[in-house]
Formats: sequence, C-alpha cells, structure tokens
Amino acid sequence: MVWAPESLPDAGRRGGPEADGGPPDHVSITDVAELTSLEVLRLMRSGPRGLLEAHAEDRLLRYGENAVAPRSPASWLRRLARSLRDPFAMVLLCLGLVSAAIASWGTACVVLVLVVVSCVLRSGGEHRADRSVAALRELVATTATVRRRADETAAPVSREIPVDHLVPGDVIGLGPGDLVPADVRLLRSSGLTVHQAALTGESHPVAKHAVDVPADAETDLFDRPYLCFHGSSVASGSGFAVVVATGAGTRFAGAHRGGMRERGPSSFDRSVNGISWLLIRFMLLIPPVVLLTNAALRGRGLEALPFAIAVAVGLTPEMLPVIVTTALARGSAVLARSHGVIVKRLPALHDLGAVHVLFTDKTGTLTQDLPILDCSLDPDGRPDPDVLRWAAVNSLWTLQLADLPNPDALDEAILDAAERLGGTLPASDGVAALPFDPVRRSSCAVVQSPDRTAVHTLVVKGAAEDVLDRCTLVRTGGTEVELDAAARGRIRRLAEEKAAEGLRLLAVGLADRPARPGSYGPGDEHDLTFLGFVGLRDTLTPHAEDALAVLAGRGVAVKVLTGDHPGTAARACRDLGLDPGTVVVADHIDGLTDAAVAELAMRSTVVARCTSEHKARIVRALRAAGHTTGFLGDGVNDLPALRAADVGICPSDAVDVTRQTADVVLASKDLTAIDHAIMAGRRSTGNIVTYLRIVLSSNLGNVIAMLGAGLLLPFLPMLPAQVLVQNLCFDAAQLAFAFDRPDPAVLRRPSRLRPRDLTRFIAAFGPLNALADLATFAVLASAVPWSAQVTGQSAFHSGWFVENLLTQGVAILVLRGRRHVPLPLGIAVCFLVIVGVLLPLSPLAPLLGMTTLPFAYYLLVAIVVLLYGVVLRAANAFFERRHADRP
Ligand SMILES: Nc1ncnc2c1ncn2[C@@H]1O[C@H](COP(=O)(O)OP(=O)(O)OP(=O)(O)O)[C@@H](O)[C@H]1O
Ligand SMILES: [Mg+2]
Repeated sequence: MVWAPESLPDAGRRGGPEADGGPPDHVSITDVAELTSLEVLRLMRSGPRGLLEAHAEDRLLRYGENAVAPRSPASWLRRLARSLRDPFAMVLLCLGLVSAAIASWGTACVVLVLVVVSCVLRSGGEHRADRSVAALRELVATTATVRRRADETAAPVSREIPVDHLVPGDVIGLGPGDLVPADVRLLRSSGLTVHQAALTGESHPVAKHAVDVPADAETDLFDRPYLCFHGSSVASGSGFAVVVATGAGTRFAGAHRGGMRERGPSSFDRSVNGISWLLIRFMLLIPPVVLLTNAALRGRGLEALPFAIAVAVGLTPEMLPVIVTTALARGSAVLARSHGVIVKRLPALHDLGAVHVLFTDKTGTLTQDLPILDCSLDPDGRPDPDVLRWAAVNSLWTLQLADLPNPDALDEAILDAAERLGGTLPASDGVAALPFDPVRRSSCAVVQSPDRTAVHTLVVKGAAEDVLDRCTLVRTGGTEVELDAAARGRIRRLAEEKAAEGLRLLAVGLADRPARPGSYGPGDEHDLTFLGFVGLRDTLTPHAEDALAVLAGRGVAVKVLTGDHPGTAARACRDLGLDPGTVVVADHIDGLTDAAVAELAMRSTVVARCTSEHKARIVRALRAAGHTTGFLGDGVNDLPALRAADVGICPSDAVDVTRQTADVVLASKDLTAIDHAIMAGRRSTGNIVTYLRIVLSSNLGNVIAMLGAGLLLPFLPMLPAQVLVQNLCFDAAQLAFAFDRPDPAVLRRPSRLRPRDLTRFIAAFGPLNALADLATFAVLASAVPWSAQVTGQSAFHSGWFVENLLTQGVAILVLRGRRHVPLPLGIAVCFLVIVGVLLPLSPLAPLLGMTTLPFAYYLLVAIVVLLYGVVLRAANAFFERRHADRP
C-alpha cells in the first residue's frame, strides 16, 4: 500500500461549487503518466474522498457520457440500405434491371415491389428485434462503484452508478470481475491483476499496483503498473483509482474508432449464409438454362427472357431473412417475458437449441453457494479449533484490506463459524493481503502481533494440494516437524477422504518472517508450516436433480468443469443422480492433443481442479471436434470458456465482465431456466427449418414444372406477370411460419439448421411437387379445350395458377406434420385458397391474362390436390422415419 487516504489534500473540500470548473478539457492518460498520485488528483480537481455529487453532475454535462461511441439507433434509411445488401435483394434487383433493360416494364415493376416489400418487412422486423434486444441489454448493463459525497461535510459513500455516468475525477473501486470503466490512475491496490487482452493481445492477466511516484518513463503505457485502461477487466485483487479520461477520450476508444470489434460469424450465421449462397447460385443458373432450352427446342428467342427472369424470381425465398429474424426475435421475447432469460444476440437462440454438450461449474449451479463450516481438523484429522481461528484471521484481513466489493462466500462462512466458536482470534493487525486468485488457488494475509512487532506472520489458506506444495513443516501436537513424503501422503489421503464426503476443503499454512516494509507478493508464499484443514459443507440446489434428468432426456450431456477438489465434485454429482464416472484432474490434459482432450472430455462427466485456461481449452477442443457447446459460469475464471463456447451463459448476478461476454443471461443460476432457453431455441429453429423445407421444395417443384411445361407446350406455360403474382401470394402466406409451433418430435433432440438435410428434403419433395403440376396438365388437357388459341392459352394459365396456389396451401398443411394448425397459418392457407379460386373470376383476371374456368375443372383440380395431399403425407411420413435417427 503506498497511499494513505487521509494524507492528501482534498481539492473537493477546498473548492466551492466547481469554482475552478473541473479538470482541463481533453486530459488523457498519457498526460498523467509521469505525475505523482498527488499531482494527478490535483489536476483532476479531485480528492481521495471522491467528488461532490453536484460537481459530478456538472462534469457529466461538460464532458459528456462515458460511452465509447454513443449508441444511437440506426436510422430507417440506413436500415433499408443495409437490407438491400442482402444477397436475395441484390439478385432480385439485378433481375429487375435486366427486365427494365429489355423494356419489360411489368416484370420490372413487380420485382421492384418485391424488393421494397421484403426490405421494408425485414428492416421493420430487425428494428423491432434490435429494440427489444437493446431493452433487454439495458437490464444487464454494467455499473461502476464510485465514491462520492452529498456535500462538503458529508462522509464519502460508495455506491453503484451506471458506467455511463462516470466523470473525470471520480474515485472508483475495482474488484474481481469488474470491467475497468474508464482510463484510470491507481491510488491503492491489493493483489490486483487485470486482463488487457482487448488492448494488447496479451492473454494472461498482468499485475498492477499503485505507486506514488512513477519510476521509469521508458516502458510502454500499457505496461505501467499504476495505470489501468478502459477495455480491460479485473482478474483478481482490488483497488481504488481516480478516473482520468472517459468515453471517447480513452485509449480503447482511440484504438477502436469506427465501432467495436464484433464476434465473427456464429455457427448459425454460417448455416444461413451457406443456404443463401447455394440458392443464389441456383437462381443465377435458371435464366440462361430457360433461355437456352427454349431456344434449342422451341426456337424462341429473347422474348422468353421475361419468363426466364420470372421463374428465377419465383425460386427466390425473399422472405427468408424476414422469417429468420422474426422467428428468433419472437422466441427471445417470449423467453424474456416468461422465464427472465435474456438473449443478447439473436443467433445465440438458434445455437442454444443446437447445444448438446452443456458445461457448467459446480458452485451455484449444482450447489447453492451457501457454505457452512463442518469441521476444523489438524493434520492427523483430529478436531482442532485453532485451524479455524487462523483461517478466520486470513479471511478477516483479506476481506478488510483487499476492499473486495463482493465478499467471498467461503470467507464469510469461516468468519461466522469463528464467531460462533467464541474465544479470541490470534491477536493480529493486518499488514497486507493477497486476495484469492483462481490460478494460485489461495489467499494470503500478512499480520503482525502487537507483542511481536519484529515478526510478520503469513497466513495462507487455499486448495489442499496447492497449500501443501508450499509447506515444508507440519505442526502436530504443538510441535513443528519436517513435512516428509510420508506425512504429505497421509495429509493428501485425509483430504481425499473429507472431499469424498462432499466437503469443500481449505488447507491453512503459516510462516513467520522478519518484519519488513514494502509489499508482499505470491512469491512469498513458501516454506510454510502446515496447520490443518477447515471443511465446509454446501447444500445441493433443490431443483438441480430434476433439471439434470430433464436435460439428459432432451439429448443434452451436462459436464462439470470445476476448480474444486475431484472428490468434492464427484460427490455433488453423485448426490444429484449424475454419474461422475472417473473424474479427470485438469493437469492431465496438459500434455494431450486437442483431439485427445475432446475424446477424454466426451467420455467423462467431471473435470476437477480446472484453471480458467483448462476450462477454455476443453470447450474449444469439443467445438473443434464438431460439438455444439454451451458454457454456464459466473466467475472471472469462467470468462475464457464463456468466450470459447458456441453459447456463453451466465446468471444475472455474475460479475460484470462475465455478463458482458455472455450471449445469454439467466435470471438465476438455474438449470431449469437453461432448459426453457434450450427449448425456445429449438422451437425457433424448428419453425425456420419447416419454412425452408416447404418453401424451397415447392419453389423447386414449380421451377421444374415451369421448365418442363415450357418445353412441352407451344406457348409459355405462365405469363411473367402471373408467375410474379403467384410468388407474391406465396411470400405473404409464408410470413405465418414465424408464428408456427413446431412438431414436438423436433423438440426432443438438439436442432440445427443443416444445409445437407435441407438439400435432401428438397431433392425429394421438389420433384414430387412438379409431379402434381404435371398431373394438372393432364387434367387441363381433358377439361379445357386448350390449343394454340389465345383463350385456350389463358385458360391453361388460369388453371395452372389455381392449382399452384392450392398445392402450396396443401404443402403448408401437410409438410408441417400431423399437428394442430395455429391461427396465423390457418389464415395464410385460407388466403391462398381464396385468392386461387377467386382471382380468375375477379375483374382483375383480364389484366393478368386469365379467364374464367369451367366448373368441371374445379372438381378435377380438387381431386388432384387431394391426391397430392395424400401422397405428400405418405412421403413425408416415410422421409421422417428414414431420417429420424440421424444425429
Ligand atoms: N476465498 C478463498 N480462499 C482460499 N481458497 C479458496 C477460496 N475460494 C476458493 N478457494 C480454493 O480454490 C479452489 C478453486 O475455487 P474456484 O472458486 O476458483 O473454483 P471454480 O472453478 O470457480 O469452482 P466452481 O466450479 O465451484 O465454481 C477451491 O476448491 C478452494 O480450494
Ligand atoms: Mg466459480
């Protein structure tokens, strides 16, 4: 500790209401790099007791909000322009341009209408989705702990404020998991390490500590131990700091002008893109094929071009982006409303539905994180309250000196137990503290007894193996003896025994050192004397057992990655009905290849003694092996794994940086909520898959029939305008798919958009649809006396138009499977039937080149449609049976 709070002048105390107008404009972290802490505080017109609330308000007006790029919602125009960049819109536009170029104005107009309608629908849908996602994100917005005073005489109060409201000169507290909210100069610190990967690319946490007078000016700004930067996060330890630059004035904003780096495309984005590009290639192929075949077989020239274009337009699933956005946005809105689960990135909802390996940590998910002391044992396993007392000394001083914003549950439990035990703690004053760090797996307090001022006592408590490794002596029966291999073995076995009872074990070690000024570091934790263990019992989460069973039934394998002892983790799993098998200890995987890690992880259920890197490595290895993974965690040590997983999930009370990183935030850390989220994901994906199957297969069927008919007939089988109107009707009806309820069978297994499955389906059902069309030809041939005359042609056109709309309606009903039809879909099908039957009878018919059809035709077409429905149902059932077991 280099800075005593009361030893500095307090600018806020002297100055009147911001008489000096706050710090100069545009102070950056570079300007203060060489100043002493005192000079920095003076420059920022602040003091250790923080700003006055009134001054802070003035400064907020003057310096603006602390936001890197003030987030203004994208304007309507910009959204429209962006939706034009969609590949389908592009292809349609090209087709429109070609139509205009050959003066086929009707086609050009309809294509234009299609583009405008789909862009408006899409940007409208995206706007709504963005707004609700933004509103949901607000709910998980991060806060900063700021120290401020109500007026000159009031004592400083630490409170949480939205990060946006921080101003230069604010004094803030930092703790594990906090995002560093601005560029700051440290005033005080304790065991502080920060992740600066976003700024420097360095993946390991770097140590930071306050210094009064900066030493060497040579080092890079990011390497200075007394400066912390916006964009980094606290890995361990704590500190107090004064804000130097906020918002656009930070280094992070400077490095990321033009927007934050977004994550690369997710598995969902890749699937959708894959499907889109497949279709686009196909669409671009159609016009030349139609033209060439027509020219070769029918001797038609460029006059067939509008028809060729219309056929290509007919194949385009213009509504695909609209349906995808709407289905996902609806799913996540329902999820937020009914289960408090917030999906921060829409595609993450699809990925949730696809998860089939769910990793979780132990504490808080399987157990409640409300530990209670169970025992305090000497190295031979005999009860010894002294061990608890020393553990309490460690807890007391780490909590007091390390300014941790959220006290650790284990430390609190130890202090409670020591209080209940009565008696006094070994007399001590705190000298320094190294708070718990998940890599060291220990915490250390340095204390001094009033009657032995020449001695500093290091009190270390932490994971059994890690503390034991740092001990060279053991205290038994009041005497200290050397800790030989036999004694080590005995102590290890004792630890295993106790862990197998489900206890969380902490070992305690001590060392006396000559008192010295200056700070202590992890390097000082050596040559300790082993005192014994404290064991804490954590109760199991009540609904975890049922939730685990439900998840297993849904094809989701739950695996536990924990930093705890293998025995403790295995016991918790067993008590919850989850067979732990052989527990892997994380050190094991260090020497393995990624493929071997994936294989091992798939075979086992629990990996214990994981560091955060181990957790991330296991997740990455499984992803690389083709598994879709979810990770549920709430600690700083879960961060890399949350990033590595397809879907990162955390509870809403997790540390800030975790909530920022996660894709999905749960109201509480609860496996039941995850189950709801997974089901919502499967539902949305199920709707998208049904839509794609039906639309693409009937579009393909139409194209095949159109090509075939074009060659069989002496005239065009449909006029371009008719193809386009029919396409508009299909599009309108298909919007209802976003509101469908998928087949319960789809919900039983992880669901994913698989381009290959889709191709298989389309390849089977496209030709079937074409067959129905060909049957219609036969009907038309018998019922309508068509030949080359104009009235005969328009009768053919009308007849086919009617049949197409009706078969589309049947396809929608049948290919969904045997289940209840929700209202929007019912309306869509009725719409198709009504338009199909009435359009040729309406006054619009002559405009579109259609005529009234004889009654007999309707009867015959009804039979064809009915037969089509029956065949389709049988084929669908056959297809489902054949492909049901594919993963
Ligand atoms: N406050 C503490 N003081 C000392 N040691 C601790 C403290 N908290 C945890 N430990 C030790 O560090 C080990 C790892 O704990 P940590 O909380 O990092 O694991 P984790 O991966 O978050 O576990 P979980 O899966 O239970 O969330 C614990 O088993 C314990 O031995
Ligand atoms: Mg944890």
